[in-house]
Amino acid sequence: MAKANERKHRIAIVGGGPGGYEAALAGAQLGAEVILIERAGVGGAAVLTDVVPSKSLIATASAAQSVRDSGRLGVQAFVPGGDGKPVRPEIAVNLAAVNKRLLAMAGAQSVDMLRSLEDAGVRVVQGEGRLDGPNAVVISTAAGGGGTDFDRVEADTIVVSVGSSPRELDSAKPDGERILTWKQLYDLPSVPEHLVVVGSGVTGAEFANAYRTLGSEVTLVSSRDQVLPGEDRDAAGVIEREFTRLGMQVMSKSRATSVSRTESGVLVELEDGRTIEATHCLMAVGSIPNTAGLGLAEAGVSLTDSGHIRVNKVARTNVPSIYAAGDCTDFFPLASVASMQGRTAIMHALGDFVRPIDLRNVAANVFTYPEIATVGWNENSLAEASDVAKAVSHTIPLSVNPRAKMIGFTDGFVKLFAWQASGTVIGGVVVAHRASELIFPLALAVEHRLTVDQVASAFAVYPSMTGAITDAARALHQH
Ligand SMILES: Cc1cc2nc3c(=O)[nH]c(=O)nc-3n(C[C@H](O)[C@H](O)[C@H](O)COP(=O)(O)OP(=O)(O)OC[C@H]3O[C@@H](n4cnc5c(N)ncnc54)[C@H](O)[C@@H]3O)c2cc1C
Ligand SMILES: NC(=O)c1ccc[n+]([C@@H]2O[C@H](COP(=O)([O-])OP(=O)(O)OC[C@H]3O[C@@H](n4cnc5c(N)ncnc54)[C@H](O)[C@@H]3O)[C@@H](O)[C@H]2O)c1
Repeated sequence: MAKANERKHRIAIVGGGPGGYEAALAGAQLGAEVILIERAGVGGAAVLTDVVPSKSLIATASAAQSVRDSGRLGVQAFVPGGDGKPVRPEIAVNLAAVNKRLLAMAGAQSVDMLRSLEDAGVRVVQGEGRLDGPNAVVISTAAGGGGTDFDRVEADTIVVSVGSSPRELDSAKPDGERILTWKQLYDLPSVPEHLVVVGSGVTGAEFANAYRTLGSEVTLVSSRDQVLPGEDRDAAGVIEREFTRLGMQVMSKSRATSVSRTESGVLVELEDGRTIEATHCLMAVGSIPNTAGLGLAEAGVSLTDSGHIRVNKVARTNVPSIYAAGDCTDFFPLASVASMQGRTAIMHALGDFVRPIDLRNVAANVFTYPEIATVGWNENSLAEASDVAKAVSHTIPLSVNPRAKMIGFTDGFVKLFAWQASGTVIGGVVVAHRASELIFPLALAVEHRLTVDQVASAFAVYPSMTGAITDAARALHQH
């Protein structure tokens, strides 16, 4: 906290997504003078176009799936037909109403966040920020020299948190109507008849699953041999089986070379010469950081070849007065990581207590149906470290979990990793309905280095899915 006669520490933040928002709140909390420059809306892409809309759409898809699955539990919905025989009603999704709901929710959340910043004393300026050396930011009406500069602020600390944008292929340019990025999906007036999703990373897999459940025919073009290449192989296997069970066409080892408009929709050409005709195409081929034209290199900031800002575990760049947070850095592109980096950056800059960010302990979730939640070490990282330390793992399939059987969600498992010598829990994978709500006990165990016996000695409710976590921990007890 600044004393009455001390000049306040001045912080300028460029970008108001989770990274910039959290940095601004932390700065205000520690008594600094904070200005946040945002060109679109507070909350950033996370709130306005990416996390909030996609997870709300998935909530609708999940509700539709639950209605379909309820028959397995004996729930029957029917109306008497003309001949007196029961007729099963169809489930229809009003996508225009769904999109209206989720965009309104995203907008309202952005306004709430703006109010929180203003209440905390942060000055929020709408505009395009760019660095002018290591201690100043110029604010303009538009990017790339096409706008008018209307302010210049000097700062002791600058936080760059400008996020990223969808990667576009020259041969498959999004047009906002039929060839779409994930930001353009929410203008669709109705559920696409046939959607091709190019890219089977987390973004592609989540949308392919959601639109299939909402009623689209879906073809998933995956350049790899399995969907979700970055995830645990067993977990990705469960999801791929589920996709096939839902009637999705998964084209593995297929790279899209071009996507063009036809009279009635789109034509997707694959590297091996095959083609797919559909009504719409979603391009989910990754992101690029929004770091071009920001004056970073001129200020001496070191970037990777892909244009990401290099930061250390306290989110500091190689220039002492400049920090960076979120998707524009070389850390994991997750909202939770962006927030943690934003807060850590400010705590470090203002000399408060900081814990360096350990990416190994980040909990993440893929919002497919079932979901995949992960934390800590995984099979790939353990294989790389196998000559240094030996790990053990145990998997409990949900088909043996009483609660999973009762509620009819048995596709999935709980997998636990521990060091063989000490029994310390080092990671876990949960594949289950709402796995995102089940991973936290494992995240606590990993963060606080609990042993499998400590996890096993905690009470899990009977019957519960978390019982599979204590069962896996018990199975790893060392004699
Ligand atoms: C479809 C999708 C779903 C996702 N779902 C999840 C999820 O469920 N959970 C999760 O943790 N993560 C998820 N992510 C990742 C998450 O969206 C990002 O990690 C998060 O948005 C990163 O936050 P950020 O602060 O770095 O950037 P952003 O949220 O992108 O915000 C950056 C802000 O900076 C502004 N900006 C850029 N340049 C300038 C400039 N020069 N001047 C002023 N302002 C500028 C932009 O307008 C933007 O508002 C998802 C991503 C996608 C694509
Ligand atoms: N639930 C969540 O938390 C969530 C959701 C979405 C995104 N994210 C974050 O965003 C990150 C990026 O995910 P993403 O899926 O957007 O990008 P990604 O880069 O992980 O995946 C893109 C995929 O597209 C494939 N691809 C590229 N060109 C192709 C082509 N021409 N034809 C076919 N396939 C092609 C790539 O091989 C890759 O597998 C994730 O790692 C995650 O951190 C998180």
